[in-house]
Amino acid sequence: MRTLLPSSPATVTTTPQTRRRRRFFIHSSAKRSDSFANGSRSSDWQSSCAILSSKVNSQQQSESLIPAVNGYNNPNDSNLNLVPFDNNNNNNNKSIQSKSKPLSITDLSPAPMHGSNLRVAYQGVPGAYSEAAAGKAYPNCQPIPCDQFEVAFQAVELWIADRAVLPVENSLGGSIHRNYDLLLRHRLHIVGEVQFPVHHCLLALPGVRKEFLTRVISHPQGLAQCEHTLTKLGLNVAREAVDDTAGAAEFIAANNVRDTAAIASARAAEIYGLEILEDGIQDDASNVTRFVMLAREPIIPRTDRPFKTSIVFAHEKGTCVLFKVLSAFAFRNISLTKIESRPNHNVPIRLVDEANVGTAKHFEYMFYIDFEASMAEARAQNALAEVQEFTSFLRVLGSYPMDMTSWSPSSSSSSSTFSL
Ligand SMILES: O=C(O)C(=O)C[C@]1(C(=O)O)C=C[C@@H](O)C=C1
Repeated sequence: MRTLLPSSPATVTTTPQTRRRRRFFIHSSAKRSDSFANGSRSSDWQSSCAILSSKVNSQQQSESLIPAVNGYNNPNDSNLNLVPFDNNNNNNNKSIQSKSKPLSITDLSPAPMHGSNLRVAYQGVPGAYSEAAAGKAYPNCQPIPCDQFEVAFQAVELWIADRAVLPVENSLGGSIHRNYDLLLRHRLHIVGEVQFPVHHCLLALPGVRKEFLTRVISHPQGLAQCEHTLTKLGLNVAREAVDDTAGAAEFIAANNVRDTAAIASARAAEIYGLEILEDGIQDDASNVTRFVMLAREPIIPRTDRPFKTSIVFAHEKGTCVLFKVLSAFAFRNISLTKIESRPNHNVPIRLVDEANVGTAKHFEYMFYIDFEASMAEARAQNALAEVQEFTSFLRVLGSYPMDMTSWSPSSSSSSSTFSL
């Protein structure tokens, strides 16, 4: 994917790759080479993140003094209805009786958080769909732009952000594979999902006409979601992939590029002063991207509303156990909403000795499944107990409320609150 460089001197930082990011981003300063199996990290990753982590350590120390309930020990989660905690009077019985009470089940089910003050990491620059999805998931949150998906994961792990909101699949463009791989490599938990209608526009500098265009730039998903419409519009020009849709708009504006249009949101047009040449250019009016919300701690699964659970598993015998795993759900009437396979990066190839035929090579996969049940339900627990018998590796990525909000295809600004 191409990294576009702006001309503005204010954008210059250290390397060509980071120039475009300037004030907006948390940077990924190094590559990680940790393995999902043992969570180990390479020493060069640790040292290159030193500046980031030393800042974070002092923050962590002060935050650890705050009492934690349900895994939350974030000062921003002040509306969690926590049990009063009296540090000063613990020798005073009367005070203890009047001020402290035993934990009850309601204390363990925090009131829904509407996102106020939550720092939410997303990939892209302001105007990206991911920023809008973060706002839908956590209204009034403080969005934190990150230059890569990996950085959004790290921002939560390092307590720079409280949540990350990341795309995992689009109804037209399919899965965002990178995030599936990162879910496995990091230890964050899925705590919610949000389905966001994606309404694309073709943007260019004021005065530019479609006939002048020699290039259309966008996020690969943006290009994929508008492929047929671009052709129908007669735009058989070069298509170039960049890091995010709004970043494409920003690039055109910052560099006064007159032969290029961006596929991005109407909000990106407003932010970067571009004109909308075409509105609603996605190939399907109901174009929707599913995002997941990630946190350091899981939420407590419930049964009073529809929940979804995401798991990932592998087996040494490859795909031949897949039908057994699927039947564990089928027998319990648990619907699957998604199945995805990714290369098993730890063991990508398996050599199979087949007598008289030679040595066959099989690809090894990690299988990701989303199913419609809460981990608080016995049928889900039983299904996973059975799945465990057939698999060599199994991890629950999260059990979280399903996004049941209705949305209209014509509107890209549906907003509602349903997160925990
Ligand atoms: O580029 C953006 O605006 C994004 O938020 C990323 C992203 C994606 O990764 O799928 C999100 C939603 C749309 O599907 C297009 C792009």
